[in-house]
Amino acid sequence: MSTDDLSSELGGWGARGTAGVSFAAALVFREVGVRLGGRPVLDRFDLKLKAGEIVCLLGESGSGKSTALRVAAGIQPVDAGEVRINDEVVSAPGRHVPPDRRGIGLMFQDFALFPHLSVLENVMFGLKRLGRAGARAQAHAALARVGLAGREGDYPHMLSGGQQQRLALARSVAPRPGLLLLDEPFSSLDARLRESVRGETLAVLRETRATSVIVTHDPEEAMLLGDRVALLRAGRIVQIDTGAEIYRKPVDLDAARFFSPLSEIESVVRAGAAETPLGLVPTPGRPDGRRVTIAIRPAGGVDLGDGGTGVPGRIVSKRDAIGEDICEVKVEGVDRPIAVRQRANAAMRPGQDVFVILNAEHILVFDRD
Ligand SMILES: Nc1ncnc2c1ncn2[C@@H]1O[C@H](COP(=O)(O)OP(=O)(O)OP(=O)(O)O)[C@@H](O)[C@H]1O
Repeated sequence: MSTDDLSSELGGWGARGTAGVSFAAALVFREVGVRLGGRPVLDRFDLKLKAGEIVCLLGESGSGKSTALRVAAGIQPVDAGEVRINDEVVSAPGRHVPPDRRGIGLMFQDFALFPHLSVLENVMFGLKRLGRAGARAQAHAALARVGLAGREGDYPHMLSGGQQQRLALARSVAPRPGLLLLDEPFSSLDARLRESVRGETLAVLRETRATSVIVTHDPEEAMLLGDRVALLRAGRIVQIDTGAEIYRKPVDLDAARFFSPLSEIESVVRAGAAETPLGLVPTPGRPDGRRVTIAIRPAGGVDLGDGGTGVPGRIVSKRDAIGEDICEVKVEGVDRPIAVRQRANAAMRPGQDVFVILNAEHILVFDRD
């Protein structure tokens, strides 16, 4: 029997380069509390994942992302609350289902591959229940899916960083877990590789349809990968929504700052608008006298023109990003230069006078009181 025949008999793993389907699990954290070193690390942490959903946990270093993942994995016990996978309570004070009884796949940033096992054996390790022939067939198919066919006999140190990441992915999805937990899975890859491996990983996650939790501190990564993004701060979720919605309507100034640097201008509401040196910003629903911070993102918050509309400014610095310029523009009445990211334009030079045009719909307004 060929590998493909065997794998389709086992349920279709990779028969035509497809990843095979898991029975996706629902995951619920309810009021979970974890204390470490005498400090609360998760504090009444609530999160519900629907079966098949991909949620990214995003937050500053130390916000509790990895701890939440370790709790779901069964590596970290909880002091309060409960965690359920499907309808089973797997973590609660006094109750702790061990990791190997949770139906989960794990992938950590260092990949945790077994150095003394071959590529094939690394994947077969988690497939013992299938028996040797079944495990071998399923591992071959999983490796083919991630582009590692032909490398089965090599050892992890013989693979590049991107290949090691793909091996780790194959190993974690091959047993078809209902729940996949990934902790900074791309952090050891360089920027160029990260982009392509990220895309491939997302394709595999979508195909397997496993419910997935991905920890990252990179907002762009979270927006690209997550059906929803949960923003953590001090052991709690402060906002959860689609990445696009969190970017568009961050819950507060700190949440906004997390996604990009901001140029910030303080102002006061008068007759439904806040006056700034760049023009009026509408503030519907806010009463007169309310003190606000107007936050301008480098991308889209303002445009630079050469006359007609806008207020005068002067470019004080310019850096070339790939295909884009990052300019700093000094405007009379604004303390610090405004950062502007826009399509590369060789005509824009430091020292040049420009007109700065506010895009009111891309400006964020936050209460200051
Ligand atoms: N074993 C431990 N003992 C004491 N404190 C700990 C322990 N493990 C983690 N912490 C603390 O718990 C907090 C949250 O850690 P966690 O690793 O969950 O954060 P994180 O958001 O994943 O951060 P990072 O992005 O840096 O990995 C940190 O302040 C950390 O110092």
